[in-house]
Amino acid sequence: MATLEIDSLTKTYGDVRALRGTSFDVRAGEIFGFVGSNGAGKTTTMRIVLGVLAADGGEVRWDGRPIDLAARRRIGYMPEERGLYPRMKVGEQLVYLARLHGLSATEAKDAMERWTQTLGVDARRGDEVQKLSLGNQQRVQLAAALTHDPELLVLDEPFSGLDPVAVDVMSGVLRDRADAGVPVVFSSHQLDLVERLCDRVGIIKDGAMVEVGTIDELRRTETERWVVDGPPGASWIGAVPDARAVRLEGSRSVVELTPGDGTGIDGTSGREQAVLRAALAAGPVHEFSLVRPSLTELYRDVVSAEDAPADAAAETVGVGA
Ligand SMILES: Nc1ncnc2c1ncn2[C@@H]1O[C@H](COP(=O)(O)OP(=O)(O)OP(=O)(O)O)[C@@H](O)[C@H]1O
Repeated sequence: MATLEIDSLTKTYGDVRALRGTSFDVRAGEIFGFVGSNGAGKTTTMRIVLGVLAADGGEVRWDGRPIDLAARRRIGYMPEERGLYPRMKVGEQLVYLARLHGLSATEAKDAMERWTQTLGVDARRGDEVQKLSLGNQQRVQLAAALTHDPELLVLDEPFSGLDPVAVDVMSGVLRDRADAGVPVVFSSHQLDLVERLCDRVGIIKDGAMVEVGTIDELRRTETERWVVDGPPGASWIGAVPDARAVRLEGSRSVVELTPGDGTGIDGTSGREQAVLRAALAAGPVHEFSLVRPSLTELYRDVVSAEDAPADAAAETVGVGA
């Protein structure tokens, strides 16, 4: 299986600069979460990958070569605006779409049966799509993206509006496809889900990728903070070099280390040992742990960061990019 490379895409709609040099890659066997505010450029990027929209500049490569029509036919795509015929029956529609991707009549019927069953909509095969709930329509939409056994999955907000069981079913299918070697990229605003499911995450802001990496790699770009449950911090933190108290609540203190050189195991700098020693010198310590911000917290920090000049943002290189 191959890698999808998105290289320096630019796109302008009238005077709106939707993409300003967006770059990232999605590797074989990984689930890549594509996140960013409304209007940041996710759908535009995905449409360019699919070829339904042309970029002004930059390139999309598949398996090291500029992506062509043949490669695009092997993509499983779930568009944001969805793409099912409302009056066509679920089963007939899935067979029809699979045949458009080149499957024989028998292969298309087998794939339709397998995927409607896996996605829990087999009982609805004879119903018109418009008679299904939105969540079930979405399951059918995912089935449509999967019937031709795609080599790459590109899904625009596949989880929006799904109930928790449907989220689990969808997550399981994506993990299974990724485990089979398929690169999977999806956009979402459900950051807890992205954190749980994705191997790597890219955060796009104003048309430029500002962070790319595993959640742990994104955490390493953050200032290091430690929780100490022990002697009240006011009595000892001031004596530790490069440390400042960000919260003091009785026995619990949160200590921030000013950014320093390099990181050690777990992405820590090793300078935390000085914090621990100072705390122990002041009294018994019951807990000493690294604060691990959630993706939601990391995202808020990135997205609300002071706006750098546009060109500087476009040049930002994320961890692991
Ligand atoms: N057809 C269009 N004509 C004009 N402007 C457009 C068009 N499509 C998108 N845009 C603009 O391009 C920018 C990027 O939009 P895009 O839909 O790619 O964002 P997004 O990250 O997918 O947002 P959302 O999370 O809301 O779906 C926005 O400013 C949007 O208004």
